[in-house]
Amino acid sequence: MHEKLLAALSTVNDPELHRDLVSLGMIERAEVVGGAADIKVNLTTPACPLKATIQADVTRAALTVPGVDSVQIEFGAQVRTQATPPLPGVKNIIVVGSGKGGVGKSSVASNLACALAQSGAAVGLLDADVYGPSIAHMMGEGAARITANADKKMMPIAAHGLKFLSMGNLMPAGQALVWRGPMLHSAIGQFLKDAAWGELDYLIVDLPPGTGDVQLSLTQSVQLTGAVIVTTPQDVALLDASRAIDMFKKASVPILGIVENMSYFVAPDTGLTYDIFGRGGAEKLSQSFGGLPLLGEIPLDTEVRQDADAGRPSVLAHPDSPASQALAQVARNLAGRVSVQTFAGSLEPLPMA
Ligand SMILES: Nc1ncnc2c1ncn2[C@@H]1O[C@H](COP(=O)(O)OP(=O)(O)OP(=O)(O)O)[C@@H](O)[C@H]1O
Repeated sequence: MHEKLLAALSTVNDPELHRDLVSLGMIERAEVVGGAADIKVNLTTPACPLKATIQADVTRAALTVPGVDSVQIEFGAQVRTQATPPLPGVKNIIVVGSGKGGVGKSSVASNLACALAQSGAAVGLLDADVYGPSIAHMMGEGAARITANADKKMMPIAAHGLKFLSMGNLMPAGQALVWRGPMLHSAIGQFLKDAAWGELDYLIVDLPPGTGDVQLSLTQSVQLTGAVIVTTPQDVALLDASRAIDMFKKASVPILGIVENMSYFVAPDTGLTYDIFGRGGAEKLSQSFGGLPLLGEIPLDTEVRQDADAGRPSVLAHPDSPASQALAQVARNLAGRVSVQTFAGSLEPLPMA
């Protein structure tokens, strides 16, 4: 019966990885007791965007086995990593970049990190925006100071279910950082390698805007899983975003997708939608690079700014608002793209039929 159930499950493909759940090692348990199938599926991310589809497909397949009349599915998750993890214990490093400043890159990075953590993933957030570190403030820990453990490793600060490190917790607030390229290179290296990150499914890195030393440093220091590009819809932002995409492509960093922030505004009094900066720019940008994934559109929403200022990202403070829902969907889409990316990088030949 177990074999028959496994055979049925081997007809179900992961909708994103396009390979069957059995050969992907996603079926941890497949038993039949009486007429009941008891199945445990380990998803490739707890934030799986297609969980409902997989659930329906597994149920349908199990019910084709003679003698099975009910199906119970338990879901777990095991985030995959490339053949060699980017850092010991850290499965995926995702950089969040933008061409222009002020497009909401740090807001998107902090909300994505919180949404992934909320889904059950182990998440770190590194503020590599060394010239304008805002993550400490956005995470409500502006006054915290970074300490070292017994091994002289920096201890990331715990907040909102994740761990983060920001230059904002090293320097007194409001003080400017006057560093040259080599110093930045070593600072970023230390934040990555001399910190006690522990076991992480995703390390989200908030980059400074543009295409400068920090971005180059990072692409040279570790094997990044990929980059997320945040842009607003207007032409000047898109021009700069395409420069950022070009830089990552030249450094062989895969583009996991584009997020269009401040896409539109819904007036709370009238319900009318205004495309303040235009709309659909990210779509045009995606097409100009031959069809990059679009991870989502985030509306302009006063609460996103207020929550950031209050130190509690919107996906936690106002999870039901349209902006938070859009951000949570971007996090799921991103987690799906990361699974595809790490899987593509670790593809072994399919067994012969
Ligand atoms: N969708 C949004 N709706 C309303 N306000 C937003 C939204 N996204 C970001 N903001 C606000 O816009 C401002 C700039 O955002 P943020 O600091 O995240 O941008 P950034 O691209 O990281 O900037 P920098 O280039 O300075 O690092 C912040 O006050 C933030 O709260």
